[in-house]
Amino acid sequence: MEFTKTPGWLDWYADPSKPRFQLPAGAVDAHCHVFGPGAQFPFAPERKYTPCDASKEQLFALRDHLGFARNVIVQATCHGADNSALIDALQSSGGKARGVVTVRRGISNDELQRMHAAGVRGVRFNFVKRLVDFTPKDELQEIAARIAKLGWHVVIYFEAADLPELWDFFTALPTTVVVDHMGRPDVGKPVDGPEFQLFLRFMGENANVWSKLSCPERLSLTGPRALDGERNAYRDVVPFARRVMDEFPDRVLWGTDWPHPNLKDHMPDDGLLVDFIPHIAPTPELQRKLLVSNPMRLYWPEEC
Ligand SMILES: O=C(O)c1cc(C(=O)O)oc(=O)c1
Repeated sequence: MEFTKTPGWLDWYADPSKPRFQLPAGAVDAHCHVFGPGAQFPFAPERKYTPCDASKEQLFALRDHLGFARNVIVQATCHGADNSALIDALQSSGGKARGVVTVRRGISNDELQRMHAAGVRGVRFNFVKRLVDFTPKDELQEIAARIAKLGWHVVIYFEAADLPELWDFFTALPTTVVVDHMGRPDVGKPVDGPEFQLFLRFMGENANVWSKLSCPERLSLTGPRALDGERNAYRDVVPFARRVMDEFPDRVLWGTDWPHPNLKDHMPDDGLLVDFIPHIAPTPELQRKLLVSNPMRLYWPEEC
């Protein structure tokens, strides 16, 4: 099948620099995606965007180039609930990738078991309206109860402004809950303002809630961009990520978000994005938690 990219689509950065920051041994890129390739793994009819291809080979090459040891591949919404590209990537990774899928309530127990054997350890619930159609809460609750039995967790993606109305649903989930991209704070607002304080309270009051300190390139309003050798990028995001890192060092993860779906302003150099990490995790101990021990506990507990 032939696909035409969404107009204005930005392709991933083809020739990333080598990070100056040396990742600790065993570092996990805990949020990345594969797109297709569309000719082999068609994009879903219900998708809200059509991306460029971003194959498993290209993802694994980036992993090695940046110095990561492992990946957590998260189902991208352009593939809907067809997880074939993701499962194929997990099965080709030689055990170096685990996955987070999107499923509907009709999924069979056998299919869940097959996914588990391939390395799936979570499901993603998405509440970002530009990315997905609404799924009834009772369907999500049913899925959460089923995957809890497998020891999986729930990854949630939402905008900061929607946290109040989603609070009761989130706090009733029976699993570990991992928030994508810090719940997308508006970094133009103060870190001590009511919106981000609510997010910190969400984590503070619920010991099962974790957060990815990812996507400064998505959240930043004033940059500078991770391009042209800039090793001190996205300074306006740093206080937000630092606060979560400082308060909850044992419940944070980091990921590149490669291949960076739906960026509108620029595509970051992934090598320079890795150089962002020491600004939010300034000590070797915090870096080890963020990049190694926390993701290993969640995704490869049998090795811990
Ligand atoms: O903000 C986004 O556009 C976005 C989209 C997706 C996806 O389409 O799955 O995943 C992400 O992590 C972020």
